[in-house]
Amino acid sequence: MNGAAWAIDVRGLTKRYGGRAVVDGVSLQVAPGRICGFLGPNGSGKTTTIRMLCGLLTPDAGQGHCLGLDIVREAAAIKRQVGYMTQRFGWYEDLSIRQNLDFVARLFALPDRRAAVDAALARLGLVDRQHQLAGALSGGWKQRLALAACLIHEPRLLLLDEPTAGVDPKARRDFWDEIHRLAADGITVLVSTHYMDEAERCHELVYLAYGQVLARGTQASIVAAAQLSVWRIEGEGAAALIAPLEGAPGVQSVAAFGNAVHVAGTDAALLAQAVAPWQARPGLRVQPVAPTLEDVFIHLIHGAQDNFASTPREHRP
Ligand SMILES: Nc1ncnc2c1ncn2[C@@H]1O[C@H](COP(=O)(O)OP(=O)(O)OP(=O)(O)O)[C@@H](O)[C@H]1O
Repeated sequence: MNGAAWAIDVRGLTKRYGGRAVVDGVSLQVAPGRICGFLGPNGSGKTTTIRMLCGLLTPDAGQGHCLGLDIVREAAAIKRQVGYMTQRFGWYEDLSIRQNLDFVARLFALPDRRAAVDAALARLGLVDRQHQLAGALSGGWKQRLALAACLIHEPRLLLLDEPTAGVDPKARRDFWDEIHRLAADGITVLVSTHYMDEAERCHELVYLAYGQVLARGTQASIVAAAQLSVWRIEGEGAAALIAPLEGAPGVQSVAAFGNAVHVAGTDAALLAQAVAPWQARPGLRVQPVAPTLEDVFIHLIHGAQDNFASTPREHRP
């Protein structure tokens, strides 16, 4: 696929603040109509990357295209074709849904504002509520209004920064159904999230930590590439095993999952030895399980923390 055929095609994106690279050589390719999940711990550089993609921030290094447009030289044109939903959507609380959307349509200087607002209201199921004040809406409806505002100028690429944070599960599910309808219409979506169930609804994923891409691909390919073995220890007192297991040979991460702990490592034989002492313990069930995406991400961030900690301070990103 050549550069123009990708909806997003950027290489080596880097952004530094105070001498620290908060985004450090990020490359990203997303094909049209795909939903790409953008994951990583707080502060890993997702928002900064998104802002470079839509022309709001100029990278210190790196280059590329969004929708075939150069992210530095054609930033203004990109802004007109991209819908960017920020973590804090700035609607006017004392204006109605319709008035808010009309305001956004004015910002984009759309020729037929009424038609654009009507279309956005219909698309997001907001027609019946169009005269409600934005400030009186629940979280789920506010987020729908935010998505409607992003869509008003009919963008071909949506950059959604944690669009469902703090929204209840039913509203999140409805939101994701809409995301899939948009993708089916050919709109490309890059969406950052901390929710694993949402990651699983993406066509492909990019996992960022310390400003660097640690994994990318489909859910299945990321899980397979990690070559991770996982044991689940379940039962009364399982959580107390975290401390003794951490640091045992072969154990690279230990994480609590309800009444169980997941113990993970890439050396299957060593890991089996590490959990063996607990197998005969009454009340505990110790068994190997298939690694989930969450296991892999926990493993990746543990590895990244270790690398980061072992890097001399002056060389840290
Ligand atoms: N304008 C700025 N000046 C200085 N540092 C900044 C600026 N913007 C972001 N940073 C820092 O860059 C790092 C990456 O921030 P960013 O918001 O991109 O992370 P994120 O992955 O989106 O995090 P979250 O999941 O919490 O939204 C953080 O350490 C942040 O404090």
